[in-house]
Amino acid sequence: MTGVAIVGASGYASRELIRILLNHPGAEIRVATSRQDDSPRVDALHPSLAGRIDLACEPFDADRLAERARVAFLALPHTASMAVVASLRERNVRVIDLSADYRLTDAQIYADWYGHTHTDAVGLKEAVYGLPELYRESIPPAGLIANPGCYTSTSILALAPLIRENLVERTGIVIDAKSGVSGAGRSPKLSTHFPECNESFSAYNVGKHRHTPEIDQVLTDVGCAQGDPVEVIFTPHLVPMDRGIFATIYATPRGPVVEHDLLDLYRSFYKQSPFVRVVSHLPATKESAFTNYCDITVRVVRGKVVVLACLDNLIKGASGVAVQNFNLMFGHPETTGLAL
Ligand SMILES: NC(=O)C1=CN([C@@H]2O[C@H](COP(=O)(O)OP(=O)(O)OC[C@H]3O[C@@H](n4cnc5c(N)ncnc54)[C@H](OP(=O)(O)O)[C@@H]3O)[C@@H](O)[C@H]2O)C=CC1
Ligand SMILES: CC(=O)N[C@@H](CCC(=O)OP(=O)(O)O)C(=O)O
Repeated sequence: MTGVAIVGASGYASRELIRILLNHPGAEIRVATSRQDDSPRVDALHPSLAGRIDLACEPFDADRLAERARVAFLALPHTASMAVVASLRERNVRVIDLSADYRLTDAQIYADWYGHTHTDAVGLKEAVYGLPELYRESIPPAGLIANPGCYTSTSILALAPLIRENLVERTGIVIDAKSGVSGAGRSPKLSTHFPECNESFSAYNVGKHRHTPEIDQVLTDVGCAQGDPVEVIFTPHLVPMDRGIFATIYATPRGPVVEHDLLDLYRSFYKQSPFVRVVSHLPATKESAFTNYCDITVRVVRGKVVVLACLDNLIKGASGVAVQNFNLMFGHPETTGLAL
C-alpha cells in the first residue's frame, strides 16, 4: 500500500482524485493539506465524500508529509506548485503535479505565457510530461510528473495520430474548444458567477490562452521526425455546463485522405491505450462525463480533416490521468482504480 498526500485538498480536482483513490487497492490517503485555519475534515470540504474518509486537513509541511507519504498529488494553482516541489523532491517524495508549472520545458516560454518567472529550474529539467498515451515509457521511473492540462489532453490526443504520420499541415490547425465551468476551479470569480455564465456561451483569451504553447510543444515533439514545429490556433470557450471539454479541430491534409482509413489509423494508434475510445459516431460530453475516457472521431469535410474529441476535464483532464500516472509509477496496471 502506498501512502499518498493530496496537497490542495479542498479544490474540485482533489475531490475527484480522492473519490478515485478511495477505491484504489494500492493507495492510502494519509495526508490532505489546506491553508484553512480550522483543519477542516475532508468530508466537510466535500460533503459528497461523507462517510468515506476519516481525515482532517493540515497545513502543508514537507517533513510531516514525507513521514507518511511516498507520493504527493499537487492540486494547487500554478506558481503555488513550484513553491513546494523542491522541498518534496529533497525528501524523496515523488510528485504528480496537476498544475501547469512543469509542463513547458522552456522557462522563458513559461514566463511569456504565464507572466511569472519560473523559480525551479531543477524541477523543470526533471519533470516528465504525464500523458501516458504518448509518454508511457518515460513515466514509471519519474520523480516529478507534469500532469497535462484538460484542454491540452483533448487537443493533443485528437491530433497526435495525424501529426505523427505527417498527414496534415503543421500550421493553421484550428482548435475550437469548449469547457464546462468546473474547468475554472472552485474559487469564485466574476466570470464563473452563476448569473454571468448561466445561459451564456463565450470565448475567452483568444490568441493568448496559456494552453497554446503546451499543445504546440507536445505536438512538435510527437512529430519531431518530420522537423517543422506545430503551431495551433487555439480558441477556448466557456459553456454553461458543470463539466466536460469538447474540441472541434480543423486541419488541412497534405495529400488525399479517406475517412475510414483515418479512423483505422486512430484505432491502431490507440490500440494499447485503454482510455482512448476511437468511436465512429459523433461523441458527446455526456458519454465521457464521470469517466477516464477521451472519445475521439474523425471526418473528412470538403477537403479538410475535422477531428472531434471530448473528455471529462476533472477526470481524464486532471485526476484520472494523475491516477494513470500513479499506476505506471508504482507498478500497477494502468487501469487500476479507474473503472469509473
Ligand atoms: N479544474 C479542472 O478542470 C482542471 C484543473 N487543473 C489544474 O489542477 C489544479 C487544481 O485545480 P482545481 O481543483 O480546479 O482548483 P481549485 O481552485 O478548485 O482548488 C485549488 C486549491 O488549491 C488551494 N490553493 C489556492 N491557492 C493557493 C496558494 N496560493 N497556495 C497554496 N494553496 C492554494 C486551495 O485550497 P485552500 O484554500 O483550502 O488552501 C484550493 O482549494 C490547478 O493547477 C488547475 O489548473 C488541471 C486540469 C483540469
Ligand atoms: C474553464 C477554464 O477557465 N478553464 C481553465 C483551464 C483548465 C485548467 O485548469 O487547466 P490547466 O491546469 O491546464 O491550467 C482556463 O482556461 O484557464
